[in-house]
Amino acid sequence: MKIFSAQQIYQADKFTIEKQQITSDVLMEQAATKIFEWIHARLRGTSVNIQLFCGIGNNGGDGMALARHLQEHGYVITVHVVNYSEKRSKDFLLNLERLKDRKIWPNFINAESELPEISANDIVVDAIFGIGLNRSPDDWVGQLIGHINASQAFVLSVDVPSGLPMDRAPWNPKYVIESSYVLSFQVPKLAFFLPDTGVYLNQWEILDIGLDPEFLTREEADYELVGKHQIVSLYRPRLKFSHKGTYGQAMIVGGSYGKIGAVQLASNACLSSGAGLVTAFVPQCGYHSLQTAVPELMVLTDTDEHCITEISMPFAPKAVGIGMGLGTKEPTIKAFKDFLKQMESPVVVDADGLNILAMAPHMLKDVPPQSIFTPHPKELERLIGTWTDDFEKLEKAKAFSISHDIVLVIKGAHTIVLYKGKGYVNTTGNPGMATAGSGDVLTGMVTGLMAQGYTSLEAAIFGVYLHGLAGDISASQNGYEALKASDIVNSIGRAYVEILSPPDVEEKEQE
Ligand SMILES: NC(=O)C1=CN([C@@H]2O[C@H](COP(=O)(O)OP(=O)(O)OC[C@H]3O[C@@H](n4cnc5c(N)ncnc54)[C@H](OP(=O)(O)O)[C@@H]3O)[C@@H](O)[C@H]2O)[C@@H](O)CC1
Ligand SMILES: Nc1ncnc2c1ncn2[C@@H]1O[C@H](COP(=O)(O)OP(=O)(O)O)[C@@H](O)[C@H]1O
Ligand SMILES: [K+]
Repeated sequence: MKIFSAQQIYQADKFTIEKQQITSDVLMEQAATKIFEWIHARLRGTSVNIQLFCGIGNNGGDGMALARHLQEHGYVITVHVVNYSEKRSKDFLLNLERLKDRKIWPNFINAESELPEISANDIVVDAIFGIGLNRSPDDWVGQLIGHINASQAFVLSVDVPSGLPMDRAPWNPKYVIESSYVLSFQVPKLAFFLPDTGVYLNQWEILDIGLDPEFLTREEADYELVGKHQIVSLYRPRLKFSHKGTYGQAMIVGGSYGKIGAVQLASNACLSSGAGLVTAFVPQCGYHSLQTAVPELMVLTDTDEHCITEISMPFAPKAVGIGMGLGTKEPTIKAFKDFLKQMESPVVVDADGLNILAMAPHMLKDVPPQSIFTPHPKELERLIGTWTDDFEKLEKAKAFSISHDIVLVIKGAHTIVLYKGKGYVNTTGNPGMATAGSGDVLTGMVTGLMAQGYTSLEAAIFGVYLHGLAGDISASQNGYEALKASDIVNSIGRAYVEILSPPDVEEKEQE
């Protein structure tokens, strides 16, 4: 599913109005009707107090139109207008009039007003600001937002949590609605998936408000949300007359004294993701444990007991994953440098491989084109420098990925794969995966997919999704806290099965 910028959403709006020859209030009415139907399907007339907080722009207009529908269906409502500007939008005014025609007189709130009482049992509809927010809310509006957040009421946000900017971190983190549920129009918003801004919403759902399909199909988006639908189309089925050679030789290079487990996790994940043959290359201290723990694995060792000093490959692997547990000792750095020089096909670089590149950026020129980097936030910072907010981080990361021709996997709650200026936002995974070694598992999986012939970009997008899904399957069985990286490996098989199972109703709708 495409993720559009606010600018593109305004364009979609304009295009729809012109092509379908409708007035803008028709779109607002469609949006409000969809929200009303969503609420009505759940409440079915329950007598709960619904407090609507509406701004004076089109987000507020949506709220006013929704209030009318709720009132017509007998709901108990209180409508507040948060009067933060004299510049009221045309469709807000139209819906204010329609409300007044029905004898509903909103309560106008301004800087001098007392804050209305909100009970924890109320439902708050948050329609103060939408995607038009372009500066910090005034202090009194921020305080009203804080008051709503403190109420413990269920907060349903219209389109976006009010106060959440679409292209930067909030000016004041306290001046943003903490939303229980966001009903967002037509397309997901990038801010929902980034750590600085995604924290303001608990759940979200997209409502189709009838923006024109021609525009939605034609318009290119900088970011895409990756769901099962996209993943199934990347999947490469195994062939009946195939053999292990068909699925490639993969190599996992890493480990140092005390950190051989990282290689074990990556190698196991590489095997479970479907590589034909997997060889690990480790210092001698890793030999016995790997041979014992993973019988399917072949093991080559360095001449050194404790760290890697020279990476010799007696065959040309189809894919190499390197860096987990590697360490950054001088001889290892030299070995890594020589390895990069000798490689011509893309490699997957993780952990200390990335740390070495951050320490010695001149080595970046030796990284084969279309290689994959899988940094966690700290490793990313070492590579690209600090950032002021997530949006700047993404811009810097994009520039880095383009200038070095790298598929950059920015790991996190919603991992984002960047390549050639485009971002792919993952939708699987859970906080149980915030545990030692889960990144090593990802590197092994991505390497295993490359060995099977997936391109770098496909391997990254598919691998990240599959890894998160395997984590979700593990968590569904044992919860978050007990989840260990090796559980993720053990769930890879079920994750494949899940990807290939027919979509359920919800998944079909999202296609
Ligand atoms: N296609 C769609 O998806 C559809 C979208 N629709 C809805 O429209 C919403 C967008 O509406 P919107 O453009 O009127 O902006 P909104 O967020 O209501 O803000 C209002 C105005 O406030 C101002 N302002 C900004 N920051 C401020 C601040 N801190 N303090 C004070 N004022 C501030 C700024 O005006 P300015 O003063 O800068 O001229 C801004 O224009 C969208 O989220 C969705 O709910 C549907 O109706 C139909 C189809
Ligand atoms: N809160 C979370 N939600 C979803 N996925 C997560 C979360 N925290 C971590 N992960 C995933 O777990 C992995 C952690 O990687 P990393 O930090 O490199 O672990 P390690 O270095 O211990 O192997 C990444 O793939 C990341 O996306
Ligand atoms: K809102």
